[in-house]
Amino acid sequence: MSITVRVPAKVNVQLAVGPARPDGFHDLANVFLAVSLHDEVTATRADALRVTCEGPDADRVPLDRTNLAARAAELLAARHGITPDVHLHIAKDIPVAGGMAGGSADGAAALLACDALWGTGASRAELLDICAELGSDVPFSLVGGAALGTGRGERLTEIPLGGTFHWVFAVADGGLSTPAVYAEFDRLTPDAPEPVASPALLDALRTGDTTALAGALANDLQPAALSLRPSLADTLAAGTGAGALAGIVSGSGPTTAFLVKDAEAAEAVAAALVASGTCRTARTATSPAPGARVLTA
Ligand SMILES: C[C@](O)(CO)[C@H](O)COP(=O)(O)OP(=O)(O)OC[C@H]1O[C@@H](n2ccc(N)nc2=O)[C@H](O)[C@@H]1O
Ligand SMILES: Nc1ncnc2c1ncn2[C@@H]1O[C@H](COP(=O)(O)OP(=O)(O)OP(=O)(O)O)[C@@H](O)[C@H]1O
Repeated sequence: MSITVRVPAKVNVQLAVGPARPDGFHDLANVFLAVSLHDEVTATRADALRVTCEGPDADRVPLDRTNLAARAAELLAARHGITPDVHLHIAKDIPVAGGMAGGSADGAAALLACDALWGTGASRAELLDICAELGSDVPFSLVGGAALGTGRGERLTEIPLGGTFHWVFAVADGGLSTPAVYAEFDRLTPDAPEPVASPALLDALRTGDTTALAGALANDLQPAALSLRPSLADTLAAGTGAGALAGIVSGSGPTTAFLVKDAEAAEAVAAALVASGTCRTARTATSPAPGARVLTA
């Protein structure tokens, strides 16, 4: 028997970052939106824990126990006193190390898939707890939709959404290390204020107002990502120059996200971004998208 779970990528429409905490993490006001780029994780009974991966970026995904999908299986198994003998196959479409929570998505998906395969019957609260242990972005991958993440981003409050938003993602060559981007933020921002969610942005999400959302997009990690990868400024200029309503670095980057008015504009902006030569490829997507969910039972 196999269980397949489909799980979305995310974009951070607001990422407000406070000062570094004693534990090294940063308190956030992190407004997540799930977008329609997906990975699928299939769990099958096996003699031992094994991870395989297919997709354009598969060679950049670790297949050892550091893979978040493998760690999810181990954590769930340990809590329920079983051995994590499972083959986890990742069909990867989310850009790797791109600030779109691809690894986090696979962690959430593997957790749900193993829970169904093993019949562990973990409660939603237990699943969310394990997600938070796996990483700050992982709980949102389970939940999907739109949510405000506080603490280090793991404490979620759902945000109702009033409409569909259209996006273009410019995928850069290579990745950016999340800890390196936070460290650069610390260097650039010695007196960061406490992070607060923007009422204008939350209103734009609730009413589904694309123009208002475009005016409210904000990412405190963007100067740090641009400092480490100055060429991202060219990508942002190419996207807005091609008619995007706004452009922003996605999370810790280096993927850049462009909000556009409709599907037709998305195709035009994606083509212009590719033609500009400022990115490796461009992908169109919509939000919201549902969180991790089982496809086969
Ligand atoms: C940039 C974002 O993707 C925005 O959603 C997240 O904040 C990062 O989430 P993530 O990749 O799940 O991060 P984790 O695996 O929890 O942490 C990786 C590293 O990122 C930094 N980190 C992460 C989250 C946070 N609130 N403060 C941090 O300083 C820390 O250096 C940490 O060691
Ligand atoms: N299942 C996985 N898929 C991709 N990368 C993984 C996975 N598990 C662990 N990793 C490691 O995590 C690193 C970051 O990859 P990931 O795609 O999660 O980055 P990201 O999109 O920047 O994440 P985030 O937005 O949460 O900061 C990779 O370089 C890789 O070494």
